[in-house]
Amino acid sequence: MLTLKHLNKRYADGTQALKNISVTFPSGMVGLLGPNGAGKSTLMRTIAGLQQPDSGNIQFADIDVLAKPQALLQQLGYLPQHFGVYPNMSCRALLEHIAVLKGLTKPARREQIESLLALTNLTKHAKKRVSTFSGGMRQRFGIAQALLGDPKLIIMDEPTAGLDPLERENLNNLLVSISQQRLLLLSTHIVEDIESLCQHVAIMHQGEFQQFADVGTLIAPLTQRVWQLDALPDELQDIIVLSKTFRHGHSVFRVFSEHAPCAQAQPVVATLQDAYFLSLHQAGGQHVAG
Ligand SMILES: Nc1ncnc2c1ncn2[C@@H]1O[C@H](COP(=O)(O)OP(=O)(O)OP(=O)(O)O)[C@@H](O)[C@H]1O
Repeated sequence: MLTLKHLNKRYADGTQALKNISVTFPSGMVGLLGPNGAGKSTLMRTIAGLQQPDSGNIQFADIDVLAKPQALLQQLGYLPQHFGVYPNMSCRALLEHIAVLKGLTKPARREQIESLLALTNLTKHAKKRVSTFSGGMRQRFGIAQALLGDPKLIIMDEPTAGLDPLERENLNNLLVSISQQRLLLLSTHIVEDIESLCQHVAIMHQGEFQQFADVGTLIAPLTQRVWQLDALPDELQDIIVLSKTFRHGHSVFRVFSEHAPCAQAQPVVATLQDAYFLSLHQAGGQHVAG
């Protein structure tokens, strides 16, 4: 269990990236959603001890994280949004190097590296340089290095960004298998991934938590209130436009409304993306203009 209390962070240029964040995350996979600049990476870096908040507390299990950052490091696996690798080191050598930095004994290193290579499907690439890996292999390597030392808190900042659909699916399967008995905090812009993978979701906007709940609770208020239409009615009163997408080149709108907004409107099953867009709309953030 990870508890954040009254976390605040203001950058030197005056940007308030975290505004009084208080929340308790249970174990399992927790999704972090928010538009660009919402503060997700700042929050993740702060929890990982890579930057200090201006005020507040972070408690993970019995560790006071800000007072004892070293104690957290033994429990933490972190996959940042962008990570560099030594260009001349092989995958296995780099894992060995990171395992030494994490303080693993030689037998533990040998055992964990082989099993993590197998878990991330990298055994046959272990001698290759990570700098030559494809995007998907690199992210799988990132997961392997994060899991060294069997951490109980794993933080992943957009692990599937830029991956093709098959690699994304592979990585998502991997995330599910490693999230058992741990807290895995996952940030991604792909809302459907969070809906399928995570039990709990936090929605961030402008440094604040708009909502934190299990996925079902977030979606429940939208049940039987989301409608799909090809074109918006002239009268938009009492309607919130959630999204506009295209299907085979034709526009498709999803709207939130207590009642059918027009005769052509089809009732549709509400999704986490609908709940997310509604939350942003209510926070005065981005939403689709009609
Ligand atoms: N080092 C920094 N100095 C000044 N401002 C910063 C710094 N890092 C982030 N910010 C600002 O803080 C706010 C939160 O940024 P952050 O990167 O945490 O958001 P994010 O939700 O992770 O965004 P994205 O989805 O684009 O990665 C933004 O306004 C950003 O411009």
